[in-house]
Amino acid sequence: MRTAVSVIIPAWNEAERIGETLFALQAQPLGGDEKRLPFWDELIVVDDGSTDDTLRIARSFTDRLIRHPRNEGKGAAMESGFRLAKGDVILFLDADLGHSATHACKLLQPVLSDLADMTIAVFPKPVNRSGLGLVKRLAQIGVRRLGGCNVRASLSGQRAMKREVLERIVRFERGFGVEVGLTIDAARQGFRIIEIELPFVHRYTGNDLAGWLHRGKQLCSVAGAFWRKRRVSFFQRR
Ligand SMILES: O=c1ccn([C@@H]2O[C@H](COP(=O)(O)OP(=O)(O)O)[C@@H](O)[C@H]2O)c(=O)[nH]1
Ligand SMILES: O=C(O)[C@@H](COP(=O)(O)O)O[C@H]1O[C@H](CO)[C@@H](O)[C@H](O)[C@H]1O
Repeated sequence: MRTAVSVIIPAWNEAERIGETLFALQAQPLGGDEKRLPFWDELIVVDDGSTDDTLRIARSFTDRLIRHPRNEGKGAAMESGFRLAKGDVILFLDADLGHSATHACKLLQPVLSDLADMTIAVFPKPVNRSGLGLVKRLAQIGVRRLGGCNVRASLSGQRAMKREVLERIVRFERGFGVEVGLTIDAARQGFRIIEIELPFVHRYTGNDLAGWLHRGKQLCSVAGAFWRKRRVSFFQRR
């Protein structure tokens, strides 16, 4: 019997790119599939309180839609998607991958063939980096210390995992700390995590006010996730 795959895409004001991302996912069948069926069994979009056309655009690609009346944060959107998902394997993707979403199916193979419990996509090095890479570095150090594993792309939202991993995690972080939280929980429970380099492209964070606000929000969220993981490990030791 084929393992069912649910794709979950959290999306907040992504009208500019979500159409291209969803189109790429539909046009991407598993290799050799004569009926040209997509590689996933359900495609869930969680509109996290967008004020643009995200929901309307998503509706033309899937009827598995969740709408948060207000913006609740990336992790909250991922959790809502997971509560609805029926798949045995869950693939999370950001909404801004555009055409590069065609590479997403490559995250599935190691999980489907039980070589890993979770796969994480490593993006190519950005050509025009405008920040300092601070959040990324902090995330890597924190995950190493609290989860005991060396993950280069612990912030990456492109990841596939067995349903069991998500059922056993301690809690979903609400915001951008969600991925480091997931990685730490999975590593602490002995799940096998592997990283795969894939030529994904996303909207890079700029050197403007919006870009720095984004980095600030990410930093607070990631630091908060580490703080809560630290507390949990303290109580678990007692
Ligand atoms: O409050 C939020 C913030 C972000 N996102 C979604 O989470 C994904 C990653 O967000 P973003 O691209 O801003 O983060 P980055 O890739 O820079 O870490 C995207 O699909 C966003 O639309 C969300 O659902 N709710
Ligand atoms: O891809 C990368 O090497 C870094 C670039 O970080 P900077 O924008 O140079 O701080 O991106 C990470 O940090 C960004 C900002 O905090 C996030 O938006 C990316 O998701 C994350 O990968």
